[in-house]
Amino acid sequence: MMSGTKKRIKIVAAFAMLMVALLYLYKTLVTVNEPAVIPSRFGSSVVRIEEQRPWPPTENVDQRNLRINFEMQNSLLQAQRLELQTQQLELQRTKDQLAKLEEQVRSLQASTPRKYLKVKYLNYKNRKRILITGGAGFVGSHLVDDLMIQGHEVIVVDNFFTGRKRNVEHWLGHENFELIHHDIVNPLFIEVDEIYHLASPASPPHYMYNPVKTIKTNTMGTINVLGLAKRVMAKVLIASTSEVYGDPTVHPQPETYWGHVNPIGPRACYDEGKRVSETLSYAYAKQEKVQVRVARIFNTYGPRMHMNDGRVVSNFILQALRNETITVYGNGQQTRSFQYVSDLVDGLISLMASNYSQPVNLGNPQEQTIEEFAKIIKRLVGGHSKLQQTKAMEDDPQRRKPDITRAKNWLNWEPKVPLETGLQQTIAYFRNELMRSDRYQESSNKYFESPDLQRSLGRQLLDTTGGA
Ligand SMILES: O=C(O)[C@H]1O[C@H](OP(=O)(O)OP(=O)(O)OC[C@H]2O[C@@H](n3ccc(=O)[nH]c3=O)[C@H](O)[C@@H]2O)[C@H](O)[C@@H](O)[C@@H]1O
Repeated sequence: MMSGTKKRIKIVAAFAMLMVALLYLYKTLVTVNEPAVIPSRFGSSVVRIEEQRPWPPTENVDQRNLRINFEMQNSLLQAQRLELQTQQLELQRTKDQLAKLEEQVRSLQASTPRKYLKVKYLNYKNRKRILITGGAGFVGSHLVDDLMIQGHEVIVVDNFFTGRKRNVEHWLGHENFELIHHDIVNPLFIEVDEIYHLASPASPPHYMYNPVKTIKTNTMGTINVLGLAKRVMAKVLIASTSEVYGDPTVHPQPETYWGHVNPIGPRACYDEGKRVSETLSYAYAKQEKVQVRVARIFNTYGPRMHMNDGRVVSNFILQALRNETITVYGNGQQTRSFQYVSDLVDGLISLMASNYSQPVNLGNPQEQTIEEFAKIIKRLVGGHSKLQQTKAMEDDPQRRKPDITRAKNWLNWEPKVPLETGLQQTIAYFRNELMRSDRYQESSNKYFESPDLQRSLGRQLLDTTGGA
């Protein structure tokens, strides 16, 4: 009986163990075949993979090195980002400090009385309001100085095509001085007693650069000036030129000579522009009773000529100072007569004050060939520049010398400054300009080479490209 019961128990136990084994086997099979579910970084969707990956993943040496390298690069990048942010903050701080300093400098400048050249006191009756178009240019700025020193109120109008603020900055803020940025091709409404109309490029490369603008300035600009003179009954002096004689067939040139101009040549924009300017002046004088003065200005030189003026005086002096080849256009046998700028300014003021309304030559009758002139400059500057003949200029006037009998008779004027004295002054000016531009170049080079700037430029590059 007992052995029968034991036997039944054994059978039940064996059956139970079999069931457990079968259950385990089933579970294992289900787990292996079922796809794994892992969260996706794209929100709620899931990615199913068909095979179970071993974990932790096994990597070979290359993969390991790659991973380590990647981790190192990544931490380097993080460090650089941090440094960049720090530097950006620093830059902002420096910019803020700079803005504060600039503000302080401005308020200091405003509170410090500026030093001006001494000006004469003129009473209300004798003081004139004088407009100078092109007053920030080479000749204009010297005229400004003289009229200011005489005690007049001076208004400069300039479009700064060839004029420079620098030429008149020493008068900025003076109670008798005003600077207006305006192109005289457009009308101007202003109350004045006298007008010197000097606005126009005068150097051949400058006026040939934009011939249409040169014609407009000398025609529309002159009409605007004469119209203004008519409205306010101002006396007006027109700056004409020796170029109205073209390539002259009469020598020296008196004002009665009608000239020899090529009306369609490269210089025509200036030559014909100035001839129309003269014609307009006498038309307004006849028809509208405007008081006009016409100065025919011959080659003029002196300090404040532009470094890129392109005319012979500045070209030769700069070439000699830099020990470069002195470029003589053509065979160098063409002639010119050079007057120093202070003589011209005296002549302009005398002409304006005179009762003489016909054109007057203002120039120095001392004539030389361009080759001789090059040798004079080389001797005065020193150095070891060589003279070289290059291509001749088209329509270049071959002989030029003013007949100044009219100026002597009617204005009691003649030039006083000898050529070498004037050239010494001009050479000293250009020597100084060269040093100034070298200093400027040096400091800007230093600035651009500085590691700070490089870093900040690099940063800006990163900022604009959205890099890093
Ligand atoms: O200086 C001035 O006041 C005059 O200058 C220019 O007339 P231009 O005489 O041709 O002036 P430059 O360009 O200085 O030329 C003078 C001579 O030197 C020559 N030259 C110029 C530059 C140069 O590098 N080398 C050279 O041999 C020219 O061919 C020309 O024969 C203007 O056209 C005039 O209106 C102005 O009154």
